[in-house]
Order: sequence, then C-alpha cells, then structure tokens
Amino acid sequence: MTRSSLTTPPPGAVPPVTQPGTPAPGTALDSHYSQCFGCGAGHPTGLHLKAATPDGATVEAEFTVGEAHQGAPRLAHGGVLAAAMDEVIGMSVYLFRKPYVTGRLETDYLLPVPVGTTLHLRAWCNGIMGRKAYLEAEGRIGAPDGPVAVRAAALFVEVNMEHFAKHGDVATIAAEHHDYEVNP
Ligand SMILES: CCCCC/C=C\C/C=C\C/C=C\C/C=C\CCCC(=O)SCCNC(=O)CCNC(=O)[C@H](O)C(C)(C)COP(=O)(O)OP(=O)(O)OC[C@H]1O[C@@H](n2cnc3c(N)ncnc32)[C@H](O)[C@@H]1OP(=O)(O)O
Repeated sequence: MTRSSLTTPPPGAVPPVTQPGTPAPGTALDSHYSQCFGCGAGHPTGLHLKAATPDGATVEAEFTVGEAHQGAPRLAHGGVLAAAMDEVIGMSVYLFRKPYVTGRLETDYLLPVPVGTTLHLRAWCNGIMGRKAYLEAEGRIGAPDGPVAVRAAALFVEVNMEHFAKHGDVATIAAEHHDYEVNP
C-alpha cells in the first residue's frame, strides 16, 4: 500500500483495546443505518455490504458490483470502490464501540473490477493515538484469497454523538442504533 504519513500510525500509537460488547468471533454485523449507501438494506442503489467479524477485531465483507456502480462501461467506478473501503473500515473501527468518522481515506487501484464481480473485503486497525485511529483495508476479486484489486489506508477520528445529532434526526438514530446512548 502506498500511503502518506497521515495514515501511518506514529510512534506511540497503541493497538486497539477490545471493549465490553464487542461482537464475538464469527458474528454477522448488522447495518448501522437502513439508508446507508454502504450497508443499508433500504438503499435502492447502495453497496449492500454483507459483513462479519471473524475474530472480534477485524471485519470481512462482500460487495457485488452492480449495474448502478459503473464508471467506465461494465467496470466499477473508483469512487464506489473507495466507498466500499470506507464502509468496511468504518465497520471495523466500530468494533471498538466508539463513534468515529473518516478524516482521510487513501486508495490504491490495482486491477479493474467488472460488473458482477464479488469483492471480498477485509479491514483492520494498525493503531490508535488519542482520538485518531489508523486503519487499512483490501479488496480481493472473487475469493478471500483472490487477486487484490483495491487497497486503502485511512485515518478515522473519534467524535461524540452530537456530531450525528447536529445534522440528523435523533429519533431515527436512536431507533436504529442501540449501541450508544443518544443524548445530545
Ligand atoms: C444515522 C446513524 C448514524 C449513527 C452512527 C453512530 C455511530 C456510528 C456507529 C456505527 C458505524 C458503523 C459503521 C460505519 C461505517 C461506515 C461509515 C463510513 C464513515 C464515513 O463515511 S463518515 C463520513 C465522512 N466523514 C466526515 O463527514 C467527517 C467530516 N469531518 C469532520 O467532522 C471533522 O473534520 C473531524 C471530526 C474529522 C475532525 O474535526 P474535530 O474538530 O473534531 O477535530 P480536529 O480537527 O482537531 O482533528 C482531530 C485530530 O485529527 C486530525 N485530523 C482531522 N482530520 C484530518 C485529516 N483529514 N487528515 C489528517 N489529520 C486529520 C487533526 O489534525 C487532529 O490531530 P491532532 O490531535 O494530532 O492535532
């Protein structure tokens, strides 16, 4: 992965700590919001990522490239692939049971990804420093050990729930999200 210093854990970054409530190894991960472009079942043209954590610390997910995801004819749009990486990384940092948002996302595109391809995604955390989490992901074509088509490195920043309440409907967040107390 070609990455900048901004997404590389600095000296002193620590491994993430498993929190109470972290899903057990093998648990399927629910969508965090039904209208989410990445994982929401209610989004008409979204990515509909299906995810699980094999070990309580990393996330594996599948995304099948559809007609709605094209850039060039019959090929996935690069921004859509970046969105898939953002989503699986977001799911992985959420395993630590704190709300984070993407601050920076860097993406390497190694292979074209045709419509109909199932990308096997994997995301993990390389370290945490204060509010900043340093994460990485890869997307492989056709199988968990298939050729790598996309790699990403990201900096996620911890926020409080007011971050979401400021722009969203608090009742909707509360209704769909039971892991955090929503009390702005
Ligand atoms: C409706 C339901 C929603 C409810 C969700 C609730 C919880 C979530 C639960 C589950 C989620 C599960 C799955 C999620 C899956 C996928 C989601 C995808 C994630 C996204 O798609 S999310 C949308 C895109 N995302 C944004 O919409 C962020 C916009 N942005 C901001 O909101 C601010 O910009 C913020 C908060 C990032 C920082 O603002 P701030 O004021 O809090 O803090 P500050 O600026 O001081 O930064 C603190 C330290 O981070 C460094 N830093 C910041 N940004 C940097 C950058 N770009 N590059 C390098 N370093 C950076 C600073 O340099 C400083 O570093 P230092 O401390 O060393 O000085």
